[in-house]
Amino acid sequence: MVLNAYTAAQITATEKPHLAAGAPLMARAAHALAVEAARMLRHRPSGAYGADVVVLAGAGNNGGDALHAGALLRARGARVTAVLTGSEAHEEGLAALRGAGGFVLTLSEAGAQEGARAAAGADLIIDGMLGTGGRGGLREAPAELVRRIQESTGRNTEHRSAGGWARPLVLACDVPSGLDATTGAVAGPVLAADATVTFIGIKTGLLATPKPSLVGRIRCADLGIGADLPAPALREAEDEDFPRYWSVPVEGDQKYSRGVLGTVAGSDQYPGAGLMCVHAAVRAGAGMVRFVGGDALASALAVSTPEAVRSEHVGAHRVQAWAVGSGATDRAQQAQVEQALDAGVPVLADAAAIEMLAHRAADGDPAPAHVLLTPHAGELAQALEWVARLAPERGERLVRAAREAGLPEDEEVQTSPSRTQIEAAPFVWVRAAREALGGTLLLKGTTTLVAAPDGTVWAHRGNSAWLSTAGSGDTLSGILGAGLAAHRARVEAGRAEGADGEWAGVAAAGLLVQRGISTAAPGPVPPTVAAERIPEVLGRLADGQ
Ligand SMILES: NC(=O)C1=CN([C@@H]2O[C@H](COP(=O)(O)OP(=O)(O)OC[C@H]3O[C@@H](n4cnc5c(N)ncnc54)[C@H](O)[C@@H]3O)[C@@H](O)[C@H]2O)[C@H](O)CC1
Ligand SMILES: [K+]
Repeated sequence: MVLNAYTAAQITATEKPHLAAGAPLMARAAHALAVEAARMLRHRPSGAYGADVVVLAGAGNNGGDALHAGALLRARGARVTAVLTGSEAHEEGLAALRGAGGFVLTLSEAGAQEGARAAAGADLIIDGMLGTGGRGGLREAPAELVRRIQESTGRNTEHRSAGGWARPLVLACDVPSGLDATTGAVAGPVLAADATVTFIGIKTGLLATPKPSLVGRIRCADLGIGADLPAPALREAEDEDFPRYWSVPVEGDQKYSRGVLGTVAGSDQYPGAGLMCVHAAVRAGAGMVRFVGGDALASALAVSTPEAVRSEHVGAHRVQAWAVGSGATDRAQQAQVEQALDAGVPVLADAAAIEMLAHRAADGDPAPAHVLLTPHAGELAQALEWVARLAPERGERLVRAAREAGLPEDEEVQTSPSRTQIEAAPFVWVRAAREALGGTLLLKGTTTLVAAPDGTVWAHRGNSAWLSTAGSGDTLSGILGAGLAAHRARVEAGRAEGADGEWAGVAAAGLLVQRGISTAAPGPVPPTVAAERIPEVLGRLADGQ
């Protein structure tokens, strides 16, 4: 089932009338948190009974949830110590914990070392320092506390072993503290969680963060008011959703109704990108692949991918979509890329094509919805720099859009964002950049995001880290190009609408194929290996397995 996620503002607006009506939301949140804590402690012979639990409680309601959960665990026989990390603490929560027989340490009195010693020796830490009210990262004493816990538990490493970390387990209350609930940006130290229990709806930051390993397993407790949530700001497709978004063959299909993909990828000088793109498109089930390119590319393809057919130039034959840009380094190929962008059918635009589209956007001609741009952060920074340089007022609009999308007021942006800024807050920049460039924007990264013109954004996580190799992007171009062509063919046959948001859905489904091929077996996945795995992985997804 597609996961839906909501910004902190959407969640706050949803809970407001219920809080006004006196609904016991905090009690429900605390209960959900305590249930998950007890589940995590099940590996202990006596479960929660006798377990050492440390609650890190900040000044706000997030701390309140955690303190109440601590009181519930105390009632189940756990030894519970609260470390108060703010200048004050949630009064009722604190009273409940004290009343249940919990211990309380105040960080400002006990000091970070004492707090860290208690936390590092626990069976379970509940992180209730900051929730949706958190602004920026943890600072000063709580930041120092987390650093010390990381040092003594080894949780500061980027790598977690297959079995996760040993004791103490960490359960994040609503969001890991220091990870922005809306944008997922991480400032300062964050205690990596084994699980996050999030309330009312999943927060967008949990799915869109560039550091998904900090979040752990996500559980959502809707506190009885999930039905009141608005349309989600972010979605994430699961494998079982694939057949809904990817056009799989039906009885009576032939090569043209399956979708013909044209490619302008690779060049005589750099045939590799073209080979990988075409190779992947053929294996991803395109009805036919027609490539445009020079003689050297044609000879290489004749050997590596004899299924592909040469086309003299864009416009020589009818195709349902184009995949253009990767490795298209020479003039002749680039002129063909420009033609393909004007062909009026869906286009997968990579590398050189992204730069062309940035120039067009700066000239006041943003791409239509069926153009799918696929930059990584560096390419997007470059494209946005073009826009800001050539059309300063568009650059200003870009930064305003980023602020509206959650970029903090105190974060300085020159004329356009740097690669690092984009990498730190992809959910902010993918939406702002899509406004600036037009089209459907797929921003590649540890977490890949796809923004559609209708406001839908898709998140994608879980690719194997081995996938970050040269050529992975060309393989993805081929897969997504085949998907666009098949979908366009379906639209032509009157079996899909071709609405603005559909192309992002195709991209989200194509990313499931990419994840599948990267995780089908352990170890490296160079593009040739990845491409060989496409038919089986795609077939399994299409069959809903
Ligand atoms: N409203 C409810 O009844 C429910 C809320 N739930 C939980 O509440 C939090 C949101 O609570 P809120 O009090 O609005 O904010 P926080 O607890 O996240 O933190 C606010 C607190 O911290 C200070 N602060 C902000 N940024 C920082 C920082 N970088 N460093 C230090 N301190 C900071 C700020 O001034 C406040 O004092 C939500 O996440 C839920 O966990 C439940 O959903 C139940 C219903
Ligand atoms: K938290």
